[in-house]
Amino acid sequence: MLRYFDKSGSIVSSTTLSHVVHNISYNIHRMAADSHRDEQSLDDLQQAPYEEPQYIFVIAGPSGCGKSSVAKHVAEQLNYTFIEGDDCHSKENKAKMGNGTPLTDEDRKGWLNTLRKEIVTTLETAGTKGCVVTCSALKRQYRNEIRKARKEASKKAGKVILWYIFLEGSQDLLEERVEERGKRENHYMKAKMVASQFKILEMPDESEPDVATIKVDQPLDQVKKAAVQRACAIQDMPLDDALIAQEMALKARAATETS
Ligand SMILES: Nc1ncnc2c1ncn2[C@@H]1O[C@H](COP(=O)(O)OP(=O)(O)O)[C@@H](O)[C@H]1O
Ligand SMILES: O=C(O)[C@H](O)[C@@H](O)[C@H](O)[C@H](O)COP(=O)(O)O
Repeated sequence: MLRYFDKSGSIVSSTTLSHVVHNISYNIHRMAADSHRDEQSLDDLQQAPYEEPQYIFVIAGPSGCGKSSVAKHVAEQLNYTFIEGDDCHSKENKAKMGNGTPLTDEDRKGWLNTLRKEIVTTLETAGTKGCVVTCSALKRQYRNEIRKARKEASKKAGKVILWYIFLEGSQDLLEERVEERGKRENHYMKAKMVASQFKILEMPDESEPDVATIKVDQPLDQVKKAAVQRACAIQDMPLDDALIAQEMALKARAATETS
């Protein structure tokens, strides 16, 4: 991956070396084909220029783990579109959570559907290189719902890679952070709701190889930095490896769904 930084150290642009090499060789090939137009068929042009993939980074974890703070930072650093998952909740869902009632699977169905569509629409919008999304994604089945965005968006947008960055912290720590946040801003999610999220939380394991985990019992700046590093490392992975991880997650999904 080639990156260009401004004076403050922020990434201003990035591209993969293989992308550059591919397009140089494509252009050389095309010039050669142009000069021998009579002898060469259009088939000689082989493939169209290699498109860089688009990325979906889903920053996940229970309330208070730092999803919004971290996702905004990663989106800024990569110059990707930021999507706040909470904005996709219905008024009813927000009122329910605000009243201290945990959501059910059924309540979350519509939310995940709206969020997935928002991701797909964003990627299909010209000029967007990728998006960074917040979503608690507490259960494997919820993560699977969002994983479907990759294939849906690929139909129009080209190659799409989806990766979870899961922020991991203890219940006590997150309750404390939600409590503190509640003193500073008016947020519908109250600290006592964190316990209900931990009750249903299914931490991703090695059967979901498209998940990177970061511990949040460290200062926010360090978590942000680690998340940007993870996102950059994922983008630096050979495309085949990234896609294999995706396919493994999808296959594991198929296995659990049929069992
Ligand atoms: N690593 C951290 N260290 C200290 N405070 C944090 C950390 N991560 C998040 N916070 C604080 O905790 C609160 C919850 O963070 P937020 O980004 O809103 O989390 P989420 O979107 O997951 O609910 C905010 O007030 C934020 O400033
Ligand atoms: O699945 C759920 O229980 C909710 O959707 C949950 O994810 C909620 O929306 C956020 O946790 C609240 O917002 P914060 O995460 O920003 O606190």
